[in-house]
Amino acid sequence: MSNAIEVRHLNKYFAQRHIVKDLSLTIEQGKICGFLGPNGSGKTTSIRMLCGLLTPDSGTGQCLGHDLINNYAAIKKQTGYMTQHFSLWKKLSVRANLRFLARLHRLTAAGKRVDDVLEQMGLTQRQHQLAGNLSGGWKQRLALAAALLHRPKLLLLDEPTAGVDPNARREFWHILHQLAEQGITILVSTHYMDEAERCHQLAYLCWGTLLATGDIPSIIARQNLQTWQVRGENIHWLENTLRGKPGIQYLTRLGNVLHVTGGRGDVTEQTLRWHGKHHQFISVETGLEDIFSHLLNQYEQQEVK
Ligand SMILES: Nc1ncnc2c1ncn2[C@@H]1O[C@H](COP(=O)(O)OP(=O)(O)OP(=O)(O)O)[C@@H](O)[C@H]1O
Repeated sequence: MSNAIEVRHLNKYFAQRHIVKDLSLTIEQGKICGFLGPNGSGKTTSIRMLCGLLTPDSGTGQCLGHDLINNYAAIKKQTGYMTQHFSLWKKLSVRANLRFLARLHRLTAAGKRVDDVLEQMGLTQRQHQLAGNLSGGWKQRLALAAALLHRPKLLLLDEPTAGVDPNARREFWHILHQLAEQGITILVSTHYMDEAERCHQLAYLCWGTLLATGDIPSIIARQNLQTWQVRGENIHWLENTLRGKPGIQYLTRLGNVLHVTGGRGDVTEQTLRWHGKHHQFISVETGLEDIFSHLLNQYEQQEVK
């Protein structure tokens, strides 16, 4: 399996600010990589460097076999980029939007190509609807259709499902998996943990620094955290009682269930047994949200030192 993206030590500055710091990232062809991290961490900037819209200040690499610095035009041609605030022509129909873009791309057999992406995105029934009248979920699909018109091998999607309802997001992700199965590589930024869990691989960027990359089980295992799921009466009381106690790092409430996380081998379990005498608890896998909070805390502590 070849790598669609293989970049090393990319750096980007805006004025004096170091926005992307030494970014090294590898993504295999046909895989979906989730790009996560707090707002303003440099995800969009990184995406723009990968598709040749921004030149890195230093670093090397290739996308789709083309050199990132010397051959960015070839990368651009084979990449579909869906921006955070994608624009469509509200007063044109779905089909007319795509026809117009196909013309901009100078695509041959544009009518057939538009038919194909309409079909692929499940938009055929809505092709004559005005784009401005589509719901959020259908607008995202139209934006994805637009990004796919020129048959890209790489898709860079910047928060494509922000503000979209869960059902539409699920359908959108079903399409992403179909595209990956066809060999299209996808880098998608998101703040949703359920979406992160749907990815083959994750990259977690924090204030320009890549803190973790790899598949989910290996990212979780590397952090050496242990989590207990706790049930019982007065869970709210237990949550408040445990806060700040020895071995307690993260407390996450999910309705009437409390997740308690601490370092592996730490005194978390003893603390829990002491305070939660009347509660039931079982060991569960640590959630991604806690893993990312942990990475962020560790990073901020190091920065303070
Ligand atoms: N063209 C620019 N000129 C100057 N500063 C910029 C420019 N583009 C982005 N920045 C700054 O770089 C930092 C990283 O921005 P970026 O949009 O890459 O982060 P992000 O992780 O994608 O954020 P979000 O999750 O909010 O979309 C921010 O502080 C932003 O203000």
